[in-house]
Amino acid sequence: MKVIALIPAAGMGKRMGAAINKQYLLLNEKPIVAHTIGVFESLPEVDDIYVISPEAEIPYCREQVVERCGFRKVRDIVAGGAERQYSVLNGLRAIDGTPDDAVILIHDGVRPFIPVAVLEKAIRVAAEHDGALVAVPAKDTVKVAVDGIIRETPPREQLWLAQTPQAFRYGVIRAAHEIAAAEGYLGTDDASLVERLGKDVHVVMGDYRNIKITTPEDLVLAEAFIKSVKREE
Ligand SMILES: Nc1ccn([C@@H]2O[C@H](COP(=O)(O)OP(=O)(O)OP(=O)(O)O)[C@@H](O)[C@H]2O)c(=O)n1
Ligand SMILES: C[C@](O)(CO)[C@H](O)COP(=O)(O)O
Repeated sequence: MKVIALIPAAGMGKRMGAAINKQYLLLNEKPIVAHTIGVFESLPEVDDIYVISPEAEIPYCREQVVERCGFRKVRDIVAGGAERQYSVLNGLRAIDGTPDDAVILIHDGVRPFIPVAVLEKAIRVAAEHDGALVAVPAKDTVKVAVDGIIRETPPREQLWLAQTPQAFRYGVIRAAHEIAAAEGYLGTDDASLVERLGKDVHVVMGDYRNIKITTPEDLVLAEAFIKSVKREE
């Protein structure tokens, strides 16, 4: 069974507000996205990796990330779109011809702390079902507010915070993305596109350290996680 990783890293990092795109900020002297790609590169189950980058940054990504780190499984760097969903769709179209039963792992380029064991589990679950969503249980009580007034308090035991990877068979996720694009539906993750087709996406227990580096506070956490890994080594 073929396993392909798509790494969307074509965002502009507006909430980070850094001088360069956050995926290229250095963590322990290496770009964040290089840490992320490295986890997939190290996993024997993963055959091919496709990185999705802003078009103008493809040469930088190739030279400063892929070649510099010597990644051997990165088959191409694909130009992203204006939204994450369009970037992923570009990635899926770039691997047109992939067998429908191949497992596709879609993982944010700015989630460098994904544990290998979680990846392995996601691959297994996606191979058996319509899809696998890595997520962690909500620790806080979550409220739904409309115009500043609380309208709902969903039962916490049913609430999961979606992370990545989100993993699917190629035929399922390509169809889900093409249908969403044709219908003008925009979701904030890939699983929601599969869910809206009535398919069952199974939850895989994630890890609270698998943060999406989004705002400056996340960099502080990321530095702390890197230090704690070094201490354990
Ligand atoms: N058009 C986009 C937007 C996002 N992403 C990627 O999707 C992941 C999750 O997105 P997010 O953290 O929201 O990144 P940004 O869009 O860069 O952040 P912001 O919304 O603050 O601009 C990141 O690896 C990001 O590079 C992408 O490939 N294409
Ligand atoms: C896909 C995702 O990582 C799930 O949490 C997330 O939705 C992507 O981030 P964004 O802020 O919606 O771009």
